[in-house]
Amino acid sequence: MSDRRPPEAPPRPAAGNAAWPAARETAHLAGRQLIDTADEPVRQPVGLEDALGHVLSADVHATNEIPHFAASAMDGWAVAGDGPWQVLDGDARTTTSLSPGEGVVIVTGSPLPGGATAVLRRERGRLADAPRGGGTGEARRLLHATEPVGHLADIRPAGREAHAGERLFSAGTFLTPGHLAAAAVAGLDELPTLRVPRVGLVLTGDEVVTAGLPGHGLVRDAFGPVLPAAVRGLGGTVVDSTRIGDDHAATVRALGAGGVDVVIATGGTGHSGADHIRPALAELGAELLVDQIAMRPGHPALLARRCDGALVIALPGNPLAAMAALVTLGGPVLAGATARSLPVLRRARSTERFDPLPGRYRLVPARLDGDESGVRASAATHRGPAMLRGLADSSCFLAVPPEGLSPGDGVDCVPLPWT
Ligand SMILES: Nc1nc2c(c(=O)[nH]1)N[C@H]1C(S)=C(S)[C@@H](COP(=O)(O)OP(=O)(O)OC[C@H]3O[C@@H](n4cnc5c(N)ncnc54)[C@H](O)[C@@H]3O)O[C@H]1N2
Ligand code: MOO
Repeated sequence: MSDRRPPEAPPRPAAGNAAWPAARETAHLAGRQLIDTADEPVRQPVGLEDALGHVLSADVHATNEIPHFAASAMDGWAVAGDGPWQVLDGDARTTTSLSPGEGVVIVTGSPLPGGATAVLRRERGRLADAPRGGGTGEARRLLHATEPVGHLADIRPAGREAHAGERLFSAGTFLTPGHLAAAAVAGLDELPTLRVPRVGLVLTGDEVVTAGLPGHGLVRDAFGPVLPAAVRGLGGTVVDSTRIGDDHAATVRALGAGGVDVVIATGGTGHSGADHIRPALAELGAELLVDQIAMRPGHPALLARRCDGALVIALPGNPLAAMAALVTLGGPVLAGATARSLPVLRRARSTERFDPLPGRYRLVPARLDGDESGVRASAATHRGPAMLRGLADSSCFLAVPPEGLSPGDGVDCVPLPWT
């Protein structure tokens, strides 16, 4: 997606201090334009073992019946007709067909011999010696059912899960381990996917250290350990990570580096002499699509488009503020860049009261759980902009609207990228 043509219909920038819902929509549209203006192919087949987190570029169909043969669903005996049954020597693997009144040992998953009309579970069968004299020589023992056996009982018929040609998954599906397992069972080796957007991280700050207990005035980096996983969860992949101090020239170089579709920067979004994101974007000639968001925390966040079309998401340095800005801008950008719709917000009932905060959304880390009245959202404690304890125990951000909430009110929840 590098060296893009200038987009023909760039997203209308959200106004300075964009409303939270408008910032999400602008970010989603900007992400979508990464696909629409890409020069390189964005559709590619990917082997199953590499497909986790990719998005399907086309529908996927079953090429065969699933399962493709009729099999036993239980350990026991394959039987034909009504009992009692004469039990044949060997097992279902060595028996091609049964006649009415015959049975043979079978294990779960084995193909059924021809003529089998049911499977009798081990625990529901009783063996007795067959009367001597009149047998065929093959029949050794008589099998009785201890309870009635229905026609086709415990048989997994061919095609029960899917018929050949049936659609299994739709274009736009975000591939989880469950999809990969189902694709493997369907006998597929590759899946058609969209190329995963390449993300470059730019972590700023003279005071940031990456190991051990930070000294006085220093902080331990909160972003390096989490952003790659968070980006993956949102549908991108981190291909590059650069650490820079509070330096203008270094910021210009890092924000302008090629080979990526999206840059995610942390820190330096403010207006002090130590904050270089805004001047660097200006020097790069980048267009600001979102210039601050009317939200708390995270309001200094920015979304910009470079002259080559790549997007820059600038997250504030305060760690919780950065995560709130990431789900607001990063989730929608990466959804758009993989042809998915704007991430769906979950509804829950707030357990807490929030006073009005005119003009601003609040993003509050919260835990979701359920009771008979539905999904409940309990806001975390320790939720200041520079704190992370509350987030660690949470599964979403509540998007508290400017008018506030009473306990029991419905509220939109933004899932965390790793839930
Ligand atoms: N006069 C004003 N000051 C501030 C305002 C304002 O409106 N007027 N806004 C505040 C808000 S809100 C935020 S958020 C921050 C934004 O700060 P920056 O994006 O410029 O970030 P820094 O100044 O570089 O750092 C802020 C804070 O975050 C810590 N930080 C930075 N990187 C990391 C990291 N990798 N891991 C952990 N913590 C990090 C940094 O040490 C600072 O404590 O500005 C407010 N100020
Ligand atoms: O984005 Mo700032 O909190 O609002 O820390």
